[in-house]
Amino acid sequence: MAQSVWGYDSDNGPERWHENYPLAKGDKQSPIEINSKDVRHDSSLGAWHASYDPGAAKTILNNGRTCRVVFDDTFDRSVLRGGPLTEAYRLRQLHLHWGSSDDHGSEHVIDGVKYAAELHMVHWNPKHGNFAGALKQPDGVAVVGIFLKVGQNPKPEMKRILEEIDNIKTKGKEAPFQHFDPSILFPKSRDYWTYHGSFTTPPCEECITWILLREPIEVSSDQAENSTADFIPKVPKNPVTREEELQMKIFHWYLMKELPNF
Ligand SMILES: CCCCCOc1ccc(S(N)(=O)=O)cc1
Ligand SMILES: [Zn+2]
Repeated sequence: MAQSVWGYDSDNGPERWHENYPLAKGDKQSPIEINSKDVRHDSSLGAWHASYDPGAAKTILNNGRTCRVVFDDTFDRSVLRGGPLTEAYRLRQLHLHWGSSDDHGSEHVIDGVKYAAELHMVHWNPKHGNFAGALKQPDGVAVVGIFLKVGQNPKPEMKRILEEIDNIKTKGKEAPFQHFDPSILFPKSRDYWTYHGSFTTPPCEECITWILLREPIEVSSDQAENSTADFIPKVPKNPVTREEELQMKIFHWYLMKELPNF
């Protein structure tokens, strides 16, 4: 019987990951459920800050399991600092987790709420040399988690749908994805919960300082339908820069195409 690759089915799902990835049985495994009444305020924690270079965005990959945007992390070009972090962590990639319907999909659960999707911005601590070295360290990786919900008043940047980008429609393809600053995906509030945890997928290393943003961002469900070009973009109330508009359109289109039933 061929070695089954890990997944989310009954024969290769999270309950069986430990057979090939023993760390999955660790005591700092992610995701977790967060009950805001049990959360302790830590007054020593300040605000976190992201300073991203839009030029660091390189490619967008659709590997059939998630869509991932990869960034140049060969130097301190796009970094996350502050909050629970004592050093600057380099942005390496961002990806999404979603479900088969809008009522579930996020990995972390907040006060019993499962969001439609969860976006992860993955950063690593350059003091450990490279990503492979960082994932062996408890302070090696920092992930900002943003919850996505289907709402009626989506962020203006998410409001438009760009014409289809053919070369990333087929799974497994990688396409250039440049001039993209992912910080425009952040919600208004920078409020966050933080805890020490792990990769939510194999190899399940317990190397992650999680920074989960309390405020979800919204995407509207109707846009998934009219992904044709006949959608006439309205002039937004608070116009975003042309660059931002373009970035969001590209990313939003990709989001819509890859998140079924969104
Ligand atoms: C040996 C290479 C390890 C690749 C695994 O990388 C990951 C896995 C999970 C996450 S997540 N969902 O916890 O953000 C981030 C990065
Ligand atoms: Zn993830």
